[in-house]
Formats: sequence, C-alpha cells, structure tokens
Amino acid sequence: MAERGGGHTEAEIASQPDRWRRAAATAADLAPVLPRPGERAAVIGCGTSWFVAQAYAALREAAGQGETDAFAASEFPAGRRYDRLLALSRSGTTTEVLDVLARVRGTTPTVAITADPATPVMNAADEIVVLDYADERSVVQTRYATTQLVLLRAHLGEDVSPVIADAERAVAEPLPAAAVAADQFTFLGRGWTIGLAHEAALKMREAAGAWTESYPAMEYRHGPIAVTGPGRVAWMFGEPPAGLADQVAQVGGTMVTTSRDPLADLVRAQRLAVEIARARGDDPDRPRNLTRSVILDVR
Ligand SMILES: O=P(O)(O)OC[C@H]1O[C@](O)(CO)[C@@H](O)[C@@H]1O
Repeated sequence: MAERGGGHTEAEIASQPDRWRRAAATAADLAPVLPRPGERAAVIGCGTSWFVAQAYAALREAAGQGETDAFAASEFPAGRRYDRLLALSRSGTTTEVLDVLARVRGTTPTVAITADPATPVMNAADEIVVLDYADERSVVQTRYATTQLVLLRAHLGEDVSPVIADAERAVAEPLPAAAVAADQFTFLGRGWTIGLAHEAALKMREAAGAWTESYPAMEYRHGPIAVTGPGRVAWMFGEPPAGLADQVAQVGGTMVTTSRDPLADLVRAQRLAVEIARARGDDPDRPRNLTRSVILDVR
C-alpha cells in the first residue's frame, strides 16, 4: 500500500507532550536570559513565530510581568525603546528577524529562541536559547512553536502539567466530525488565545491550502460571521463569549469548543490540518509555496 504523505508532520504533532515536558523542566534555568519581571519587553517573529509572540505578550502582561508588545518583525517600530527584545525564529535565518536584531544591537538587550545552533541568529542576539530537541523535519511548524510557548508559560510561573495532560488527550482523541467535513474554518480567540487562533488558521492554510480566517472572538460578530453557514465551522480557543455559540447555530454553522487548555486545542487544529490536506490529496510534509524560512535577497 502506498504510504500516506504527512508522516513527519504527524509524528511531530504526536510528540508534543514529550517535548513540552522537556521544555517545562528547563524553564527555571532560563530565567536570567528571558524578559525579567517589570521589564518593558518587545517580542518579534514572522509567521508562526509572530503568533507565538502574540500569545506570549498577552500572557506576560496578564501575569503582571510588564508591558509586552508583539510585532511582525517587518513592522517593528523604529522609535520605540524597550528594556529587552525577544526574537523568535525556529530557523534562525529569517531576514526580517535578523534585520531587527542588527538594528537594535548596542541599544537594547536582545535574546533569541531558536531550534538551530548553526545559524546567523546565534551571533545576531546577545543571548540565545536553543530548543534543538524540538526542531522539526516538517516545513510547517507544529511542535517547535508550541514547545516554545510551553517554555515561556512555565517561565511566567505557570504550572504546565495540566496543559501537558490535556495535550496527551488531544493527540489521541477523534477530531470533531463537523470540522473534518467542513469547507471553511474561522478560528477565534480572546486575550492570549488570539495568537493561537491566527496560528491555527495559518496551519490550515500552509498544510492544507484551506480557506481559513481568524479574529478576536468579539470581532467575529462585526462582519466575519457573514461567511459562516452550513458546512462551515467557527472554532473557539478557550471559553466563547456569551451568546456566540447560539449565533453560530442560528446561521447554520458549527461551533467547536473544548474545556481543555487552548494550547492543547491547537494540537487538534494541527491534526485537522493534516487530515484535510490528505483528504484533498496534498502532502502536509511538502506544502505548496512554502519554505522552512524566508531569506530575502531584495528588501
Ligand atoms: O520561525 P522562523 O524560522 O523565523 O520562520 C517563520 C516561518 O515559519 C513559517 O511558519 C513556516 O514554517 C512561516 O510562516 C515563516 O516563514
């Protein structure tokens, strides 16, 4: 029988609880290099790494650890001053991230988290955290991105053991049948889970070429609900705002929710991306028009 594509992506998704455990065990050692309580911090990244930055920024502020702004690296504002800049880049080669690090060198202390210690980011940031044990063969990021976020959550003082227990279930349980059959997906979040919603939507686009959208949940009623209807899904990371599930039902759509930790729920969305890609005859290990990182010659 021919082997189905997506084997690397699938295995990396399934390995997340194990990598999250490793990350949680090292978080305390990294306290001296990651943003410290009270500092005003900026976090930059591109694509998936930008969405992880958004989630971490919202969590850090909510934890009372200091004002934290997340930027797509290309949009980092020239005039702002921060106590520390955290750069996220699995590959360590993304042009816009390296450009920002070069620009702030000597004026802002920087730290980068990366998967690959043999890349330019190693010399571009003042401090480095290497998560090589979470690196991936897949072009699309799954376990690297989530492991990084578990590390950051643990660094903020959160007990992540329930999150890992939820992920153990999320890698094994059946996917929501309505989502597997759907032809459009709108991912929603609030606070730190907005970054997860954007990441889920990106994953479905990258791996499966699917039509996805993503919004802060309270914005969904301000227009985006217009695309929801029969055969379409609104997927909420975390507790949905009051009345939203009823409104989705009224337009004929299906609302997907869970009481589990929203990061564990992202694991389900990653699995859905693999499932949908295969159903469409695509190989999630070989996504269309996507490379491991974007290295620009012209800018
Ligand atoms: O984290 P890195 O290596 O800087 O790369 C970000 C890249 O990752 C991706 O999510 C694809 O792997 C792209 O969105 C983006 O180009």
